[in-house]
Amino acid sequence: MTAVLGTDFVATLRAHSQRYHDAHPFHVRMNEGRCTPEQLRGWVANRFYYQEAIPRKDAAILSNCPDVDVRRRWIRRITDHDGSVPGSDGEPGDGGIEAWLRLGEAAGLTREEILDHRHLVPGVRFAVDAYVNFCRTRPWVEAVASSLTELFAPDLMASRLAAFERYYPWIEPSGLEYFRNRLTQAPRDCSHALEVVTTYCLSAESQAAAVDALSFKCDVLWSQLDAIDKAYP
Ligand SMILES: O=C(O)c1cc(C(=O)O)c2c(n1)C(=O)C(=O)c1cc(C(=O)O)[nH]c1-2
Repeated sequence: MTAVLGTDFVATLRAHSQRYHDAHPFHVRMNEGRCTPEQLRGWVANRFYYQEAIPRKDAAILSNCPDVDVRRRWIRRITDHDGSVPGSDGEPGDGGIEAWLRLGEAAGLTREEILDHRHLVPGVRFAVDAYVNFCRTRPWVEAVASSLTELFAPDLMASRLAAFERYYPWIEPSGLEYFRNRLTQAPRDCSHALEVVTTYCLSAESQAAAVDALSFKCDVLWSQLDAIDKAYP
């Protein structure tokens, strides 16, 4: 376990921005407009496996979490991705998974080829499965800490949106709704996650475990892109 060495806990978590996947060469090329249509489609199809896994890992966190106040707020993440229950305020089609499928269609993929995982490469499957497994099997506060990469996501979403509009006009702009939604969802989600972690992680050991969980998650995101980068040279 990595020691937090007396530095401020939140600052140590935030410093993980240095290891965030915005700096991965694949993302750098994407945001500089240097990805081919095939590379972008490969990324969209593979990232769908991550999108599908997010509500499942959030359900694992809920099942391990004894704090009703945390559960009441955390559950929102599941409907954000899965869509609303029919007959409630929203529609089943209004979730992130559906929005990602629409992104895929806007980029020229069919729903079938995204849903049946024919493009999924082993390294992405391994990385995503490792994240779900981590959240199922580790203490729930560590699983919450592992979601804190979202602290760094809004900047990346904003530059990705600008890059897609500017460099990839062949992707229909309506397909970019997923990223627009995350601009508000990610800050809301990560401020809750940060509140949970700072409330529950009061000992040096628990803080070190939270930092390690965030490190692990940075590796998950980076490994996904390594695998995608290799598959679509
Ligand atoms: O496209 C991205 O770069 C990116 C990164 C991350 C992240 O930092 O984990 C998430 C998302 N997107 C995302 O869309 C999303 O819903 C999400 C949920 C979580 C999480 O760990 O709970 N991370 C992310």
